[in-house]
Amino acid sequence: MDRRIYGIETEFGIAHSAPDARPLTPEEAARKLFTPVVAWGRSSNVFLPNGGRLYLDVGSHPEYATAECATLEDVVAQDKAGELILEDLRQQTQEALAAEGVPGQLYLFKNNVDSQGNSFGSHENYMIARRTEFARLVSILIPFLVTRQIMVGAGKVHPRGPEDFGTVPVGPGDGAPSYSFSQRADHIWEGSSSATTRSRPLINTRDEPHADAEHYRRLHVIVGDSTMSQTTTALRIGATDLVLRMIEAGQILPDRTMVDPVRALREISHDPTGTRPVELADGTRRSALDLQRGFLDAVRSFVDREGAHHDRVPWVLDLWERALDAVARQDTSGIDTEIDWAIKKKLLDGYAARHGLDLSSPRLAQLDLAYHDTAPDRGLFNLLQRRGLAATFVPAERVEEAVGTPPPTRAAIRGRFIEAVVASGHNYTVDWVHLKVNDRTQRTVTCKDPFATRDPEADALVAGLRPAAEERSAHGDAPVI
Ligand SMILES: Nc1ncnc2c1ncn2[C@@H]1O[C@H](COP(=O)(O)OP(=O)(O)OP(=O)(O)O)[C@@H](O)[C@H]1O
Ligand SMILES: [Mg+2]
Repeated sequence: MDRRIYGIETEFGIAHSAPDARPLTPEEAARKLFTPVVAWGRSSNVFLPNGGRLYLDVGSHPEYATAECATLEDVVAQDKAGELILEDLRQQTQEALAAEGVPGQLYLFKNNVDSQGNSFGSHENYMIARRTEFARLVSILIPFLVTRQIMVGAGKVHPRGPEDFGTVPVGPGDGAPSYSFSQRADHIWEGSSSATTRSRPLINTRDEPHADAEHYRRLHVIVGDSTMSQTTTALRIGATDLVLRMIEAGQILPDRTMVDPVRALREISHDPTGTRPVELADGTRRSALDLQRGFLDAVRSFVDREGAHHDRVPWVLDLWERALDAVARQDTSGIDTEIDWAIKKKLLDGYAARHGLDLSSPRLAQLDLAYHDTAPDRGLFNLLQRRGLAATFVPAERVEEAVGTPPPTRAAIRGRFIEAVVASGHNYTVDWVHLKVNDRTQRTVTCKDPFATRDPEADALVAGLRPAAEERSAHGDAPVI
């Protein structure tokens, strides 16, 4: 498919610290964080005027799902806008706590592991064609997903070497401190399945297309790390899209099925050289670098033959190649403003050298965490970006705009509806496909085409809500989030 819908769902970590008092539990902090959301949308599970979704399930990980995006620029902008939206809530909550006399600091982290070793995700969604044989697509994609972490991992410090989480050990660790490519790799337990929690797979196969099911399917990739860097996010989505495009076109590719993809995922994450061979089903052994170079070469020839389907394709191919070269040469200087694991590594190495520390130091683990802090004045990634030490993919204004403006897809229809219905004060029900006002008429509009930016029925629904919205705003009753 030349045009595709992408969306990223991000779960955030939350923590409250109060050295001289009982800190809020993560559950208490998360509930408090959602107070303004509930006041605005009468629920802790809302769709936003930018078309995205913000919700708090049971537990304590606020989740933001971007609206449907059709370009890399939009998905990066909408993803970063999610950080701004949550950070704004954090600041409001911090002020509310102070006003109530509750001491302490509230933190939000866009990372994938908490201090107890629980993992939370950053899920990617790609619209794919129903006619593509799903089993073939998954079998080609899994070796790509297992190895792409050497370019798009977020990096993680392990003060006592690789930890063991459950059934698939990383290998005989000697306890020496280490740095892995990925945060999430140690927490994946299956290749593909329909479960997301207990037996966490790389790909979730639950079939919920959020579109015309006859023509489309939604591929739900749950193996990825949350990426802070805009350029890393763009490469993560851009390279995966190119591989999908090639698979969908029916390109014949060598079979790279791995004997044990989950074990390979962990071993590759913990091998900074990228050269450790993993066992393939055909009896050969290949390294992550080798496999990634194979995918990159295949994509390049495919693009040479078929043409680029958007104007950032050369950018994606260039950064992909530079990331692989950096691992091969063990020299990150060519990517250390663009790729999260390398940006973070440079920060950690610099700090360790200045203070005579190594990766076993708790201060370095602290820096690792602080890299993912959403606060503009505390978050180390945010500080690096402000100092020009982390590249951007879209201008800051575009991210700010994305906080309240949907991308030009079905999200635009939803965004207009949300604005109008919230302003009108009516009860309503929304999901990715449906818009409904719970009034006497019980009108439901179904939007099955995620590329459509207008829908006459939705327009009529919105027009019908205007009088009530205008009346309420004249009385100053319109809620704000
Ligand atoms: N047709 C589509 N194709 C691909 N992605 C889509 C499509 N429609 C919506 N999306 C994206 O899918 C994501 C859905 O997020 P949501 O959190 O609701 O997912 P979910 O399926 O409930 O997953 P989970 O329950 O695991 O959180 C959003 O990012 C959205 O933009
Ligand atoms: Mg979700």
